[in-house]
Amino acid sequence: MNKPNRKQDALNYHAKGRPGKIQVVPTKPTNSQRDLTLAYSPGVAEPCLRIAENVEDVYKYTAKSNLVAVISNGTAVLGLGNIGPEASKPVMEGKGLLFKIYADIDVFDLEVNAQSVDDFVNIVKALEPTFGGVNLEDISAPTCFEIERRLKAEMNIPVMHDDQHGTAIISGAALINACEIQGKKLDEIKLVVNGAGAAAVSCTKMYLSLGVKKENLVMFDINGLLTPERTDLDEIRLDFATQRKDISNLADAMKGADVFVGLSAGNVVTPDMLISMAKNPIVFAMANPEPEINYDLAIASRDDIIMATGRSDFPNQVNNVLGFPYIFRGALDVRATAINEEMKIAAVYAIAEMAKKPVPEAVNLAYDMTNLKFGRDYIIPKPMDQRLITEVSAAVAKAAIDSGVARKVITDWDAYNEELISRLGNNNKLLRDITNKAKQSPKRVVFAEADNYKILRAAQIVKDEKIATPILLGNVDTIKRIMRDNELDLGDVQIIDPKAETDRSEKFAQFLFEKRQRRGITLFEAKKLLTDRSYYGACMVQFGEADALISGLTKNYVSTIKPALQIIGIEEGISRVAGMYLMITQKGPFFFGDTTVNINPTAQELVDITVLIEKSVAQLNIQPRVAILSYSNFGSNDGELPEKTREAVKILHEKYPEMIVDGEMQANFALNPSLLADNFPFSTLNGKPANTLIFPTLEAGNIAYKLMQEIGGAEAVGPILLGLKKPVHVLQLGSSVREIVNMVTIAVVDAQIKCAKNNPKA
Ligand SMILES: NC(=O)C1=CN([C@@H]2O[C@H](COP(=O)(O)OP(=O)(O)OC[C@H]3O[C@@H](n4cnc5c(N)ncnc54)[C@H](OP(=O)(O)O)[C@@H]3O)[C@@H](O)[C@H]2O)C=CC1
Ligand SMILES: CC(=O)C(=O)O
Ligand SMILES: [Mg+2]
Repeated sequence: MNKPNRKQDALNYHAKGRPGKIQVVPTKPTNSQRDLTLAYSPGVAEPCLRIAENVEDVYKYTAKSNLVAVISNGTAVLGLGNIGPEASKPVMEGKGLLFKIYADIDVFDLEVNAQSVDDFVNIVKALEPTFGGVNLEDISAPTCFEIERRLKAEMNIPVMHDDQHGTAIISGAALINACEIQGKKLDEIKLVVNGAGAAAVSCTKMYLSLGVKKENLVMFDINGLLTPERTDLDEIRLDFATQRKDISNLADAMKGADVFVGLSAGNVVTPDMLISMAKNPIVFAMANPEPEINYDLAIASRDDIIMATGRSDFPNQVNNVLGFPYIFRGALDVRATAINEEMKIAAVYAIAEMAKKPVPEAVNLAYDMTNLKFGRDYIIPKPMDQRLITEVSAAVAKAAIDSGVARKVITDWDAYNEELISRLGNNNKLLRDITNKAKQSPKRVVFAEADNYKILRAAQIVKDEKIATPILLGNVDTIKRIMRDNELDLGDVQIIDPKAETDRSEKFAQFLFEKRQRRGITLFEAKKLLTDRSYYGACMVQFGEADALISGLTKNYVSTIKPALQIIGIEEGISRVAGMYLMITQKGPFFFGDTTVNINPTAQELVDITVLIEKSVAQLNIQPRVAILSYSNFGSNDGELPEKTREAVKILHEKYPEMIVDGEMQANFALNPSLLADNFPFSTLNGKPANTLIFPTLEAGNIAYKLMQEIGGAEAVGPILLGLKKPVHVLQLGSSVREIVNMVTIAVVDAQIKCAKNNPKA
């Protein structure tokens, strides 16, 4: 926040439009008079009476179970000091916002005029009926310790002072990982803690419980080193007083120290102090908004440092935002009576472990990074990593159950996982199921365009995630250079340059020649074609040297699909190939076809396409409900397009009576069962919406899926090429890394299905 325009931006952000950052939104329909009689008098009396009979029913009929109070008296707001309750409100609204966006927890922020322990405790205690939990925030030490102690003892809902425990959990996880990277042992590190307030005391207690030795640490407050001789210290701080006599100030303490933890005020540490630290030092300068030492200054002071701050604009943000949303989520979901040590420790290890797992591409994109991975600049997960909710909340909930403070028990952890994910509004369950299926039997996938960064990045992800074993085609030096430049590590991955290959190319060329010699291809031309990586990759799949081919990122569709058709060919009993998109939408998955290959199919061709797509949807364990789309409903319009779709439906009904299919119909009738039932009660599609939409032309299908992507916010997975004997999948020109990974996953599952079909006993 040191740049003037940033300061103005921050003020504008808060003042613009509706002032502040939070509003209250109704969760029930309020559209009619009936809705309002249910929501308020007289209807509301019913839940009131139920709760009066059984107070636990408050969790059933009100928002209590998902409502947290963020409460402050404004006495230690960030590192800005005692600036009062009103001035603390932007921070508390900010915490509310973070609770909501990261863990779907609703918050009332309460800024109270209460300085004494008694006043504060009395106010908060009186709020117990309203809230499912209490997050104490930015209350200065030492009052905060007594306030928290009393509230925990006197209340029956979880209470946590976030500056103490949230910070302790995150920085504990960061310390474990930083020590691992720097080759230091927790029970040997020499630690300097600057600050002796709420956060510093609690963090230090956490480090001790993680293995740090008390005799190896020193602590400072604003008046200097904590020593037993000081008469101004309370018992809590005296507990951290050092016996060391060789230190008179912070600069002395930093000499030879392994770790510095700052939870004090901005700019109190100098580069010289960092230079005097031991080899491979760890510096957590966590004061907000200004850290104890500026990030760039610290990094410039020495090469072997691990540096973290509490800020979001530098690597390694050690900030309690990684903890409080998920800790409360887990606690609320099991209706815990407290947040105990077991739950905190579970959160520490969940966060520390998560940092070692491969980072999802969405996180790289969110931070404009290409390859975040565990190391000096990535010691803990990034706040926008959506895996935090499943990893941390589930660990906390489990620890609450195991330690006996849960009033509700979770038994189906998979279902809980799904619930957590859908809280963030992106429940791609089908895609996750497909990914899990791919992981059960990973296949060898050859990437035709491996001299491309996005392809290599996707190859890295599918290898790390154990979805597939990549085989890379392209110039070996170029591929290795791109991997090196982007710190990709694909281990002993097979890299093949078709232009340099001899034996295998010879075999492939001979095969191509034999297959196509009566279609005008000479052996010389076949050899030349084999230097094209789409031909080469298709031959690898044909000869069983790979299980699937991924191609097309940089080429047009036709020139990518042609080699596959020539070399691998179409499945027995099928007259054509077709393309399908899996559309992941807010309303669940839908399948669109043909969006890729057949430009203006005839009625019979539409039937062929429908049969192919219907079968593929069924292979994903989804009951296909197919609508043949048009601009007409069951004969309401004449014209070439409605007539051909009508004819297709007639053939489908005759030849495939078991298939759930109907049409021709407009898209809204296909997707809205009551509209369909009201107007066309005879439709065989009645009851549920269609999930498989067959378009009359390629143009219609292509336009529809792109509109869904751009306006409807749907994720499009595809084009999934259907009807080839062996799996070849063609990327859209310019696909993102995520889209490539999705296609590889689909290709692996396709290979599994085709492999099982070809070797039924395998
Ligand atoms: N990154 C994160 O997630 C978090 C960061 N913080 C940051 O940590 C800092 C402290 O917060 P919190 O513990 O809640 O506040 P407190 O007011 O409870 O504690 C502040 C402590 O810092 C000491 N202090 C102030 N200035 C100096 C200085 N120049 N040298 C040494 N010690 C100093 C104070 O000393 P004395 O006791 O003598 O007054 C006090 O012990 C804030 O900057 C806050 O933003 C806090 C929570 C989370
Ligand atoms: C992050 C936080 O809670 C603080 O700086 O106070
Ligand atoms: Mg705080």
